[in-house]
Amino acid sequence: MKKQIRFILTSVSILLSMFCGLENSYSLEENVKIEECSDLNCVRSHIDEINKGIVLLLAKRMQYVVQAGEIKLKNNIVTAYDKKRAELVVNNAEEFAKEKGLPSGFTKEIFQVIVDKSRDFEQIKMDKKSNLDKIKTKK
Ligand SMILES: O=C(O)C(=O)C[C@]1(C(=O)O)C=C[C@@H](O)C=C1
Repeated sequence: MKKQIRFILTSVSILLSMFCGLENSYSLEENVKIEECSDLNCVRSHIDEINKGIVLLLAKRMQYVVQAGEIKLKNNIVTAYDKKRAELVVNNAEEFAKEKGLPSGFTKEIFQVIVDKSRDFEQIKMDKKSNLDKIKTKK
């Protein structure tokens, strides 16, 4: 009987470790190919270039966010925040990042900030635009 229990416990722990290991089954190296560097300067210059790319993409993204706000105003929506969409954006990014081998939670946290700050900027732009439009219609 004791042997049976030990067997069951061992099997369960093996299955659990296999299951938990699934999350790390995508390795970064397999997914995203990079150039090998032999010194720190080389690595840092690649990181600097990537940082510029990230900023450029964020600037592009923000322009679309502002457009979203303009479209909302045209449809008489005055609030930038869309809970359902904001959650979907964050969860999609996290899922994709996991497939690419990034550590769990890393992307979720970053995208939560991106989506929150984007919403705030969008709201400011929307408020300004609707106030301007009000002034224009009064004239
Ligand atoms: O999709 C929208 O409606 C947007 O305004 C864009 C965005 C985003 O940053 O992705 C920003 C604010 C909303 O809460 C949801 C999503």
